[in-house]
Amino acid sequence: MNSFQFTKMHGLGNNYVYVNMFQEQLQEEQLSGIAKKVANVHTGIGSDGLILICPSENAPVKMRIFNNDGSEGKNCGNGLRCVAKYAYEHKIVTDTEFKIETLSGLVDAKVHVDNDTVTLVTVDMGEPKLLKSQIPMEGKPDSKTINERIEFNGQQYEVTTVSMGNPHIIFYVDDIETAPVTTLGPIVEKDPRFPEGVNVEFVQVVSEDEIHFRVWERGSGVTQACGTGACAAVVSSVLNELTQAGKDTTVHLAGGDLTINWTTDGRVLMTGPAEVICTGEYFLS
Ligand SMILES: N[C@H](CCC[C@H](N)C(=O)O)C(=O)O
Repeated sequence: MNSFQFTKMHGLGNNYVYVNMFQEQLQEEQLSGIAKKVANVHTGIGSDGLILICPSENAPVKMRIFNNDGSEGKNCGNGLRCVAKYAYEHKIVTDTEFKIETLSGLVDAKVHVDNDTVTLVTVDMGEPKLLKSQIPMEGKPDSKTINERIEFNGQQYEVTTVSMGNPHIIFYVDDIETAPVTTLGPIVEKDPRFPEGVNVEFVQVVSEDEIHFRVWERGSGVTQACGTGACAAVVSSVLNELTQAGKDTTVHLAGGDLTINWTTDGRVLMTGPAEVICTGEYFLS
């Protein structure tokens, strides 16, 4: 019976099973099925998905993320903070600042260390992509979707779409507690106008540097937090002149707060925690 070692980690409750591929060998064709199996709370470990910490030719480390439905995502903000923590604490890297490769390109990570333990991580998530062709979504390829009126499930909504290497659509609500996360979320996630699906975010603006946030994730459903989604929500809020560029913005997610800054030179900085929950051995049935 074959098995592999894992570390379960979370960023604000957005939890994944992490596998160190410098030490483990999982077959490519197994990965989607393993993601579904380990994510299962009844017969697996229970998580929002699987994240692989892999060797890379372009950076000290590469992250691959699989959602709990087995689909592979192209970026993961909470995952990047946990990968950065793991890489530093397991001496895959020795500097406190290093690059991480994702399927959407390279990002710069900076770990904040206290007594050899990483407590906070800042990731430069790069520049958001705003063209419909970059989301991707249906419509004029070189146009943007900012406060655009679109119909979902027979109702009109003003929405904004942003890619952080993965697709996001943002809805603004007056009360985050009553946002239609579990009703509208799954409908929008699979809307055919988004050929690769979409992560669905609901935002209540508190002030020019504070928002509330909830998410229905593509391929995972409701999660406690979504780092790329929080970045997309801040970009959207600046584009809609609801918050300010160049300012640290507090994003209140179900699992806690992230600090996001869409800097005046166009890059999105995300700072937040990363924590280890447990380690163990998973037996592949
Ligand atoms: N939870 C992740 C996002 C996962 C995105 C994934 N659901 C997809 O794009 O398919 C985060 O912290 O950014």
